[in-house]
Amino acid sequence: MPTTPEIEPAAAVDLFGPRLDLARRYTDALVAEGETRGLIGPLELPRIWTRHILNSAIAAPLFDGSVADVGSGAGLPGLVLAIARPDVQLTLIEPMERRVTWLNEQVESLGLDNVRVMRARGEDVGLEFDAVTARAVSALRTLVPITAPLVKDGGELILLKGHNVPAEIDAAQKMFKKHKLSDVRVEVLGEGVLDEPTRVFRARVR
Ligand SMILES: C[S@@+](CC[C@H](N)C(=O)[O-])C[C@H]1O[C@@H](n2cnc3c(N)ncnc32)[C@H](O)[C@@H]1O
Repeated sequence: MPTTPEIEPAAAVDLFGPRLDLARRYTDALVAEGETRGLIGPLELPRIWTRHILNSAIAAPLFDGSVADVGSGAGLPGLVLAIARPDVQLTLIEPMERRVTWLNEQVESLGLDNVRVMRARGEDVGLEFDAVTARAVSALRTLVPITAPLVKDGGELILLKGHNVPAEIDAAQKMFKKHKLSDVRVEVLGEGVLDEPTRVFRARVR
């Protein structure tokens, strides 16, 4: 089973720096156990590195301070961000017990001291962060009411989205108003570098 390709895109080296080895170890663990533990579908296994790890890591430079990853699942993007950015404090929020167990195991085995894992639904957390992220959890209309209340006044939503983000934005306008989102924009990261660029929905919350 291919895991991390022998030839790294330069982006990976830039994004992980001296922690590239930790990113490889996390990827190898996901490939070894991700399917049997119900963390990742079998079709995703051959492209975990290119379509999941690097797609998450490319967003790492956008974050600062305290960050919550809502619906972290196998650790995407939260664990990848914690590896790439040891200066950022990550809180991984995930309601499913077996996924929380996996996340705690990875935090311990990779020796990540900038991560805490909470077993909870985003809407029940009641804490505030400088930025909140999520990936593949739900469409913006549903996701904004879960994530925006976790953002400090003046902080940011930085949500990793797919091709459909323009339609999601159209459908979520009422929620943007209700949750006081401003400066709404989409940034496309990694074009020409990644197999599939990462679309990032960003908004200020105040
Ligand atoms: C499709 S998975 C995506 C996991 C990961 N973010 C990724 O990109 O692979 C969605 C995850 O969101 C979690 N989830 C669903 N509703 C949630 C909520 N209200 N609050 C926090 N997590 C939630 C699920 O348990 C699941 O692990």
